[in-house]
Amino acid sequence: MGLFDKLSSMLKIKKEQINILVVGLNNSGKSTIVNRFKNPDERSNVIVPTVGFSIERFQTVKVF
Ligand SMILES: Nc1nc2c(ncn2[C@@H]2O[C@H](COP(=O)(O)OP(=O)(O)OP(=O)(O)O)[C@@H](O)[C@H]2O)c(=O)[nH]1
Ligand SMILES: [Mg+2]
Repeated sequence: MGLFDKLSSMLKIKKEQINILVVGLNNSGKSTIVNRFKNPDERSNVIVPTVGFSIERFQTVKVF
């Protein structure tokens, strides 16, 4: 069971699509963790500082 499966099970939500807001201090690793949730073939090799905000839509993989 992946992280999102566990989260949705804990929150008792069964959705095909969920929206997650990631907030944090500059340089705290937000883009890195979001990138890690993507399928390996969709991941960026280089993470650069995000200007403004970023909206991404992707399918998740089991990461833990
Ligand atoms: N040591 C360590 N470095 C990390 C970790 N996660 C990310 N980094 C590094 O921290 C730096 C910033 O990561 P980002 O993912 O760009 O952080 P961010 O929160 O998106 O930054 P902004 O877009 O500027 O707000 C990068 O050099 C990453 O390689 C971690 O778990 N451990
Ligand atoms: Mg970022």
